[in-house]
Amino acid sequence: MFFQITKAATPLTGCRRQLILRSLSSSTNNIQIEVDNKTGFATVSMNRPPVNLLNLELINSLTRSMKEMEQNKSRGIILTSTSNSVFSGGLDIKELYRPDVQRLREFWTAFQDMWLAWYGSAVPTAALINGHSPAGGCVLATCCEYRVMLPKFTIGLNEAKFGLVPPPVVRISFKNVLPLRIAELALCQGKLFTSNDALNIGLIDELAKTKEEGYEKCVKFLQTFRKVDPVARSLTKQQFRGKDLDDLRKGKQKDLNDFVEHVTQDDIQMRLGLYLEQLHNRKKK
Ligand SMILES: CCCCCCCCCCC/C=C/C(=O)SCCNC(=O)CCNC(=O)[C@H](O)C(C)(C)COP(=O)(O)OP(=O)(O)OC[C@H]1O[C@@H](n2cnc3c(N)ncnc32)[C@H](O)[C@@H]1OP(=O)(O)O
Repeated sequence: MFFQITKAATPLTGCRRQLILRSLSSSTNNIQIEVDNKTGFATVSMNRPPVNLLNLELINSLTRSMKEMEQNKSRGIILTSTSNSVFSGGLDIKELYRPDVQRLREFWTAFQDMWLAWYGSAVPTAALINGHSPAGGCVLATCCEYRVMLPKFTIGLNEAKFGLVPPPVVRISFKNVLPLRIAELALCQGKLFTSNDALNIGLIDELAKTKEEGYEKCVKFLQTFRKVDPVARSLTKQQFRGKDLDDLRKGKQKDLNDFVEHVTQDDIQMRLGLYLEQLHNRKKK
């Protein structure tokens, strides 16, 4: 993939000059990448209005971005969104509802690959959660090594609320962050936590009042690795996450088959249809 590189001031950091890397090969421009030329850290912003739903194209862009930044020997990545109120609304349920099975298989394979890329990334990662982050949004945030969140938003895995069983790839990164009992209860309840509650249980690491403050906190976290050998750092991380990654790599085909079988059941299709309708009608009441 090719990048166009221009210098510009960024809304994230006021007048600090950054390299803006814009993906040219993505016709949808659903990801924006900025590299801070002072720190060398890249900010990856999801940019799929209105609520950054993870469809096949956005998922593929996220995977590609990570691979390219690893190849470019990026020193750290901050994942955020261009929205003022949503980090990511999670999976685009339209991908799951009345699906073309071929595309559904492609979609879930892409989601598995994105998870492998972000959870297993060699580069240090921080999530700047600048808005709501349900389900797939929470998965992305928990793939990162550190989370800073703005107040008065929600985060969590709410799948159980609309009748979906969170598959292993959705559970693992959540379990990696939280004590097992809290993770189990939260998943069974389909619970979304407020920013404050998320801080109290350890789902996020810090709160920030503004996006700028959140950015600085993410930078501070990434800078803790400045004096650490990057290879030693990355191999140590692999020692913690390697088994989870291997389990998915080995079980990818079964996980895909289970997912497709589950999602295409009549009962699940009915629930997904109802949930979409509920989301669509939410504001009319
Ligand atoms: C053992 C075998 C296991 C197999 C298991 C298989 C099961 C697979 C399960 C995989 C895991 C699933 C993960 C997911 O991510 S599912 C998605 C979960 N997401 C949500 O529940 C979030 C729902 N959305 C919201 O709460 C709000 O939209 C949000 C807070 C994110 C933003 O609110 P806001 O007011 O800013 O925006 P709107 O609500 O007006 O939304 C804008 C439009 O987008 C539509 N919308 C929102 N979310 C979704 C979605 N997830 N999918 C599709 N469409 C969505 C919404 O209806 C609005 O559109 P319209 O204006 O056209 O109505």
